[in-house]
Amino acid sequence: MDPQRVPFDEQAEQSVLGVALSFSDAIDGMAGAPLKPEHFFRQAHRLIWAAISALSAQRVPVDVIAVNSHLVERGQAEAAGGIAYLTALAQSVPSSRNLQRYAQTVRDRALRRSLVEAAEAAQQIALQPGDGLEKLEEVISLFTALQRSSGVAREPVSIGDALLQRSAHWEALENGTALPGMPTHLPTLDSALGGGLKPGMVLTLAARPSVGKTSLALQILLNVAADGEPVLLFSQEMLAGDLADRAASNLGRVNLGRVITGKLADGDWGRLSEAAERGSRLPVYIDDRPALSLLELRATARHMKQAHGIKVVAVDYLQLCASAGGKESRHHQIEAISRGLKQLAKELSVCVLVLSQINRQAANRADGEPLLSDLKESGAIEEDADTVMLLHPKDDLPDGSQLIAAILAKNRQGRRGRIALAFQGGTQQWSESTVDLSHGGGT
Ligand SMILES: Nc1ncnc2c1ncn2[C@@H]1O[C@H](COP(=O)(O)OP(=O)(O)OP(=O)(O)O)[C@@H](O)[C@H]1O
Repeated sequence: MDPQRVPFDEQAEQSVLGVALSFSDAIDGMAGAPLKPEHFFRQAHRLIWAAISALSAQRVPVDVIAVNSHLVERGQAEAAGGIAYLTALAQSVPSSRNLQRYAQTVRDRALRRSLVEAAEAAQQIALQPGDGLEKLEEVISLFTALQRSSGVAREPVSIGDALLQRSAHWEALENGTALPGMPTHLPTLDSALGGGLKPGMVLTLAARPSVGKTSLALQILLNVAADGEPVLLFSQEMLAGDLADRAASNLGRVNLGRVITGKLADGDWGRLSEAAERGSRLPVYIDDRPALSLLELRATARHMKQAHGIKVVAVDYLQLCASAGGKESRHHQIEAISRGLKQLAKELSVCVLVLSQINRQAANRADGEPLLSDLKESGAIEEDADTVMLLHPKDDLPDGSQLIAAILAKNRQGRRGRIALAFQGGTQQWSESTVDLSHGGGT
């Protein structure tokens, strides 16, 4: 670091020490945000602050004499500037009034020095040979660690504080000024999820191909976005244009086949334009690059969180994610991606909707119903998810839609069970059906 330009405030450091030396009780008020010796820039100041902290921890009244004796005993008196310097510090401040402000300045300059050091380390990392995305992750970890150590990131909270914060939240729920979650607008699902999608939650939607995972996820995303919450869809399988066709079909209730072929019927065109107009205002973002790695997913999601405040990230679908390694088994790769998505949900405080394939073996069972153990390629998918919903197609319903059993095989926040959904493939609409599936009804 260029010594001429080091972020450092000599006067603030001296004033903190001066207050502590002349007004012994004042430093008790700093218990909530204590200063550490390394927050000071000058070595002498670090030694003096370490002595003050040690005495105050032993409940010994802090003053010039006590601090000097402590330093002399450890052979540090000269390096700390001697008794003359301690006396000058003690006489330099008329009152303890501005202690918090001085301390804040000392902490701020320490953080800025650490930032400069981290930036220099980041430059070194970037200059070494190797994969750019891996370097980016390394640099991000460096700054995340700094954020954590500076106290800017989340610290452990006491249960008392958590309860206090929740009381305000309960009140807001009671007054109707907050919602318990982001509603999917499938009421039974929302109630099973305790109000809808929530930050930090991983909801896995699993089914055999073509059952409608993408279509259901897209409807949920459109509904969340229509309520004003930005969402991001990683579509590794379908292009953004194809998803736009499906979104328009869903929003305008226009037959998807006719949208795709352009053979629109009377009345379609008006509904389609209105759907396009409405859809274009929704905060829905699509990343349709194929075979993204976890690193790429994470980097994009972080950027989208910062730039657009996204609240839901959907990944369609897990088994299409590329792995960075290549040498480990597919099982381990899927496990790493699944773990990474769970971390992402917590780190960015977003709900992650993971679409997943399931094994063929379910089809060999008498009822054909999928089980949690059918999640393809890894048990980690089941472990990392807060909720796993397995979609299983049943009969055709009289209105031409298909009955789909949405089996809540795992549900951390609520009851497990089945929800009867009706899927109208023509217009990509999902709704709840009145068919009773609770005893395995439907076929
Ligand atoms: N014009 C249409 N009329 C009726 N149904 C349609 C029409 N177009 C598409 N579908 C149905 O919509 C569903 C779309 O499934 P979707 O792609 O969402 O499934 P998926 O579970 O995501 O499958 P995959 O894993 O293969 O992506 C399919 O069942 C398809 O048959």
